[in-house]
Amino acid sequence: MSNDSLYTLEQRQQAFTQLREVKSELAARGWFPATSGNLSVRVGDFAGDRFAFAVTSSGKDKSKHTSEDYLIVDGSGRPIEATTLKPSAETLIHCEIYRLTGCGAVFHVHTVFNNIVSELYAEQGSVPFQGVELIKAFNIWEENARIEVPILPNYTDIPRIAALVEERIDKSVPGIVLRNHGIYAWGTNVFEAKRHLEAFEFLFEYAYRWKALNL
Ligand SMILES: CSCCC(=O)C(=O)COP(=O)(O)O
Ligand SMILES: [Zn+2]
Repeated sequence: MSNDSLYTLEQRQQAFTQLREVKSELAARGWFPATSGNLSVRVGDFAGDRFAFAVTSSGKDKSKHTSEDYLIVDGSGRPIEATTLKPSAETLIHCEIYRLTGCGAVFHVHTVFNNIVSELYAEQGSVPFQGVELIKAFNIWEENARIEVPILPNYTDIPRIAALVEERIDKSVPGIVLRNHGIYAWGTNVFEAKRHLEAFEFLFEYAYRWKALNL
């Protein structure tokens, strides 16, 4: 075990492999334009309030694979292995999502649809969806279910955004949007986080097209 038994080297390697695979798939969709976006997956279990996760390093071209793509950070977002790599500039938001939800993976992408829809609904503070089948991807099975995806302000100061996550997060909706910036989606593992991210992106495109049709 390394780093006070938080995770094993096998878990570390597995996390890097998982990030590499999902990064490839999301990059193929064009979901990381201009080095935007970041991904993380927890390594090992929570030990009380301590945990660690693998996160993409900051400013990289996420459509490429290099030996400098990922590093391990602690629950405060600080690297816990000797490295010259910088964790994603948005790591503190990942930290808050892990801390508040106990999830296993967090994915963040910038897309045209999530940006436009966040702007369309900014004054309301959340994006509402009702009765769309893909809401079931969030394990919400009630008839004609309604959800609201919280929209947070896009401050330049990331700690200021992170400080808002706790009051805005809805535990039954595994995503938050930053206004005119992008979505964070999470899940118990990589498979579930990707399913949630895909469902949110479907819903944002749906919302955009629906609004456009009704102009
Ligand atoms: C070039 S996009 C601006 C930063 C951002 O929003 C993002 O998602 C990527 O930041 P990172 O530090 O994770 O590369
Ligand atoms: Zn971003």
